[in-house]
Amino acid sequence: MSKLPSATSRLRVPQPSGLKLPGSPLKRHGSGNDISISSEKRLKLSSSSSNESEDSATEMRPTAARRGGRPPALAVGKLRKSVSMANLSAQGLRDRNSGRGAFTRAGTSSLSLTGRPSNISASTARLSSVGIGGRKPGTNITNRVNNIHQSSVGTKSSKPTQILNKDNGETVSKGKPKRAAWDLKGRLQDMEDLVKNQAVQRDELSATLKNYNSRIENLELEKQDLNKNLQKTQTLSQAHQEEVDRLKYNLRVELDERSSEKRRFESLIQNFEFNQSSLERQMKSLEAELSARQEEVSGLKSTVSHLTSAQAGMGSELSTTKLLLEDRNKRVTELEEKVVQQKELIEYLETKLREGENARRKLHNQVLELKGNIRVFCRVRPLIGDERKNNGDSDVVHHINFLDERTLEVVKIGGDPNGSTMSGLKGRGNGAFEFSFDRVFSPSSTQADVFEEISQLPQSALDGYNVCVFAYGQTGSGKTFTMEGVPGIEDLEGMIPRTVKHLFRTMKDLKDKGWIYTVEASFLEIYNETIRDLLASSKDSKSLTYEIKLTDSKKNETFVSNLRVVKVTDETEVHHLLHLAQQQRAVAETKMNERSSRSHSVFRLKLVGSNSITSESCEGTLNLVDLAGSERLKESGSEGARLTETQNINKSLSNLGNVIMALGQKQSFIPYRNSKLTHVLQSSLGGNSTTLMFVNVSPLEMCFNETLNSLRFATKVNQCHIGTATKQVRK
Ligand SMILES: Nc1ncnc2c1ncn2[C@@H]1O[C@H](COP(=O)(O)OP(=O)(O)OP(=O)(O)O)[C@@H](O)[C@H]1O
Repeated sequence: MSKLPSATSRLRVPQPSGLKLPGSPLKRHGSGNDISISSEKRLKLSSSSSNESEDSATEMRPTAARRGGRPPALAVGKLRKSVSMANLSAQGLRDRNSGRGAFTRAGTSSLSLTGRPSNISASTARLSSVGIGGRKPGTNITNRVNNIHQSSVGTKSSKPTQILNKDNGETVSKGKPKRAAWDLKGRLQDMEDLVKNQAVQRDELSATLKNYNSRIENLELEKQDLNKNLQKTQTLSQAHQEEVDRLKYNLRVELDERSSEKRRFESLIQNFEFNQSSLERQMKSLEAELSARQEEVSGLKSTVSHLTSAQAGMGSELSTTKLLLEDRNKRVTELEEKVVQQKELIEYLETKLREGENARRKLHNQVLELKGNIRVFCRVRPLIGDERKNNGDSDVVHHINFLDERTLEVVKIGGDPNGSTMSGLKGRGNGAFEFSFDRVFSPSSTQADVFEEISQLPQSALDGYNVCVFAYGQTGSGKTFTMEGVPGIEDLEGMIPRTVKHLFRTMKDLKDKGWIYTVEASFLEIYNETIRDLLASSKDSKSLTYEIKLTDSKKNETFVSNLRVVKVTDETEVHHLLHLAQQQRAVAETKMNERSSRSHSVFRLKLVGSNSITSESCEGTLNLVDLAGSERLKESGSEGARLTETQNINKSLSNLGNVIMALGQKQSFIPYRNSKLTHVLQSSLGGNSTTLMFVNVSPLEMCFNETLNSLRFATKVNQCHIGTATKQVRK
């Protein structure tokens, strides 16, 4: 039995990469790959022990696997290989250093490298530091193993080789003289040596195993540490990964922001570039302008020099002008004083004008009063159409003579030469009858001529008087023509449109004198003693009833209930109302006139004025009345419903005459209520009003009797003095 030298042997072996050997008896020293084996753990190797080692390692594997898997077994396997290689290396080195003879000594341990039995005398194998240090640095361990192998092969014949006798199980040493069969003692001695040797080997191997186990434990611990570290590292790595993800996300967001910002900046840059180009263009144009200005300036400079020289001349002119200005200033001051004086004069004159206006009003109404507060105008209409043809195309009305502006004569051709019996009025005895009125209009008189005579009446209404204009006469005598005329033809416009036009024109003039008016219009019709509103809608006119009521019994003023009263501000609005009323008027045919109006129509304008300068106020009413035809029943030939119409018309007209007579005779009782007509006009007839009656006369000789009747009625009216008109002042 041979042992490794007690001195510490150093084997330089390449350490398997990644293998760490903490606490292992095989320790690294310095930076080299030396493995030291303590003297107590001298390794005695033989071919059998080699096999045992492999078996041990094989046995260890499951254990290691049980403990922690492959790494320990692998480590052990590698370690074993390393140790084997270390021994081989040691052997190789020794071969080199001490020659092969050293291995030939008998009774030493054997070393199995390749599984081929090989006796290597290891008892004296000493791995000295000198031996190791003697090798050339950088020599490959494989080379050294090869050397050993070669040495082993090369010495095969000369070295004692221990082989097992298969027949008897003895180990025989090759090269060693074989004991004789009889040398039982010697052979026993060999056997004992062998047994001892194997016991030592077993002990060493168990020590080695123990060692390996402790190393494995250490490795396990180290592995646990490594696992912990690995977990920590994984956790750290995960955290880092999350951090990386977060940073990536932030980076993406940042990139997005940067890209949008980049786009924004790009668009800004584009804008700037555009602005820059436009500014450049502007600059160029400005430069051009500048150069033009510079040229202008140079021109101006020369002008300035001219002007400077001219200034000197103007200086003297200026002094002259200053003198003139002073003179003018004096004149201006004088003129300003004059203006003040003139203003005062204007104010004085305006005051005088207002006083004059008031005086004019008073005088105007005094004139009307002197003329009588009821006046009658007679108008004879011209022959029209066939009437003229039948008259031999002559306009001459043979039975009517116009003696002067106020007198006419009607003659009954072929009548009683003592005609005085016919009328009882100024009969001349030759069938001629003379009538005098305030004015007589012949057939040639125009609408304008007629209006001129009544134009003072609207002024009276504006001054606060009640004015009433009637048109009386038989059917077809020209009443409607006189009152309304032909709408739309200015020359043929009647008294109503002309009065309205005149009213609004006068109101405009009066505005300068402080008068402001409100005008309210209404239009009613009395047909068969029933009142109809000509401005009401057809629905209202059917459902509503119209009654005449007193507003103030002391004033004798009346109003019609439910009657539509429309505020008007200009003549157009009035014309619109007139048109509306015209459409609604009851028109029926009679024998006398193809378009015969069988009703009385009353168009009323209420005028309320106030003067902001004089604080005066007044309220006047203008009634324009188109009466129904006054023909007698016998003449009209009416029957049935038309007969009733004619009876009602005659009744109301005769009552109108009665009222006027009663007023003229200053009777205590005035029969206003005997007919709707006089009742409606109650406040516009009598002492508080100015009344004008047109008596319209037909030029037809066949209408002689009706003409005579109309003229007689008008004469009666004209003879009435129904009181003195008084102005209505609003309180
Ligand atoms: N001054 C005149 N100049 C020309 N034509 C006139 C004149 N007066 C009346 N006429 C014409 O005579 C006709 C009858 O006149 P108008 O209708 O005015 O009579 P009236 O008295 O109103 O009849 P009624 O009582 O039926 O309403 C109409 O065609 C009208 O145009």
